[in-house]
Amino acid sequence: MTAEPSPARPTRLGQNQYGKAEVRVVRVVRDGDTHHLKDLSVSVALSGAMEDVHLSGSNAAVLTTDTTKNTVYAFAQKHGIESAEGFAILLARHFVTSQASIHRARIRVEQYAWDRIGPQETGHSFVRDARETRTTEVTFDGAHWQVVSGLKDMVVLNTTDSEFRGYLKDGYTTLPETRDRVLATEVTARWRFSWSGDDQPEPAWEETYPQVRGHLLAAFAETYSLSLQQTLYSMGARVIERTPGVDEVRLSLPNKHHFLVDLEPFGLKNDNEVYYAADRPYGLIEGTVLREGAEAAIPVTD
Ligand SMILES: O=c1[nH]c(=O)c2[nH]c(=O)[nH]c2[nH]1
Repeated sequence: MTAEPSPARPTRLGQNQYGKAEVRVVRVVRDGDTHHLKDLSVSVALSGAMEDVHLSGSNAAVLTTDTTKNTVYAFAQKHGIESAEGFAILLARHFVTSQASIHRARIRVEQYAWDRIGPQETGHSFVRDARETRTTEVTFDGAHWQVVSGLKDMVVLNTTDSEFRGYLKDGYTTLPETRDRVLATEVTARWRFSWSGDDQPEPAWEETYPQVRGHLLAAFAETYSLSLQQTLYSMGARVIERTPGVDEVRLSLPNKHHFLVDLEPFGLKNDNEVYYAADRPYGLIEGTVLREGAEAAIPVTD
């Protein structure tokens, strides 16, 4: 087998990237007896002048994935982890500016939350908070930055204030209209910051996350829903309206259907009290909300 590209071979190299995925790093800051914890999974994806490694087998342009993993740990020690976004920016800048062959870095971070064990806090005891996972994706090509932060696995439910009726009906429609249903979903949200470069001060990453999370929850709770699509729009719009540094929000909302159980065979009434929480299939409602004038940049599929 030859590693040489053959002129006769009708192929060429398309998009490619490489790096270490899911580097688990836990950083402890010891402030006397009060300790602080950041728990991340970091995925590095690099691209650039990588034709040779694919076509001729020369590794001369390759910063090894092992090195990228080591860099994550070394940077956690040297720079600390103030925020997922700030840490990802440091890594992206380092990879792109330190090696001529690397033209673009994409750093994805998942952050897992830990709460202090109370009420008598030891200062060093934590319980994993399984509410949701915080995410960020930072991309840098040497000139432009893009920061898309988000969350996933945030499960929410309204026991009323949700209707669904007035939809198209054809020969296959059996769904009964409802003026009062349970509305539940597992939110995946991504929001793109307008921040695009080192000439602007970085947004307050740590403050923004709980604010955006709060807006998503408040909009879900306060919207009298005529459809999950309408709820999606209110959630995204509330984030854009109240977060000046965010231009785009993309939401993926599976409709976690709750069906009323028919209890008549047992001589029982079911006045919106007992539901079957269905697993699948589920409706999947997805959409982007943009600030007026902003261009969509968050990928529709991942
Ligand atoms: O909020 C909803 N949107 C839909 O598009 C839809 N379709 C469906 O069967 N149930 C629902 N609910």
